[in-house]
Amino acid sequence: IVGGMNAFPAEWPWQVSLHVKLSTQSHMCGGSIIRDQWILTAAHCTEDLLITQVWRIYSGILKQSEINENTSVFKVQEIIVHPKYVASEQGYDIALMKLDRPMNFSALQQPLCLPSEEINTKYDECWVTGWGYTKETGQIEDTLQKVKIPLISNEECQNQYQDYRITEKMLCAGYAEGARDACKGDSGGPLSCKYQNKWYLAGITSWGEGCARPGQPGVYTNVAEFVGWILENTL
Ligand SMILES: COC(=O)Nc1ccc2c(c1)CCCCCCC[C@H](NC(=O)/C=C/c1cc(Cl)ccc1-n1cnnn1)c1nc-2c(Cl)[nH]1
Repeated sequence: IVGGMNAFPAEWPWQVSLHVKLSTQSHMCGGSIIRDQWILTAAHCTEDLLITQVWRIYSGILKQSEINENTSVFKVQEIIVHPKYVASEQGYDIALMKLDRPMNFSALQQPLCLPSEEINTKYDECWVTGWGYTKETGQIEDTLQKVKIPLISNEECQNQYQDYRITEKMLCAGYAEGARDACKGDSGGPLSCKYQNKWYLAGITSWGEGCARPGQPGVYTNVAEFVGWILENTL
């Protein structure tokens, strides 16, 4: 997250850190708790890593340094990648991970709401969160970062990304002057938007041209367009 600040404990209880354990273990991507046994993340996070056994999912943490052999960890039973996913810039950047066991919800770990179709235009505010870099050449942050970012219209976003096709299944967010954005290591995590005092998973952090550059907003998977797919696949 570029231009953000430290989050507080239990402020974003649906945010999880997806780790991969090969010879060493490290943070790969963010994710969001949507049900007691289901995490939503980006399809590009699971590319070349569809073997469920390598994944370790950490919930209820604020700091990466809280992770040790005693930290509660979930393993992955199943990974479902959207069948139309090819690459982030072409959309459908969405995947489900089924946990090896149901999660007990608490103040520190609980789901956020899936959006309904028409809610996208009514949000009061949106925040992107993650342990990603705070600048293009950076490193994974210890403390979860948060930054408030306004949604922008797909028309305006398309004007800023003339080499790409910004579809209705994407959502864009950013400031004209840049300076605040998601960055490397944040992908798969939530773009959380508040409406009438409830938080909704409006977007999944997907891609952008650099981090926090002027006129280069962040592009997110438009979760409202995939609620049907999510429900069909999490029965
Ligand atoms: C110590 O552990 C680590 O350092 N881990 C570790 C550290 C870093 C990374 C990994 C692991 C995952 C790499 C593969 C999967 C994921 C590959 C793509 C992924 N993209 C993003 O997270 C955000 C993209 C992004 C999204 C928006 Cl909305 C706007 C601008 C964006 N950016 C444009 N340029 N940079 N960001 C990424 N993630 C990383 C990189 Cl490197 N790139």
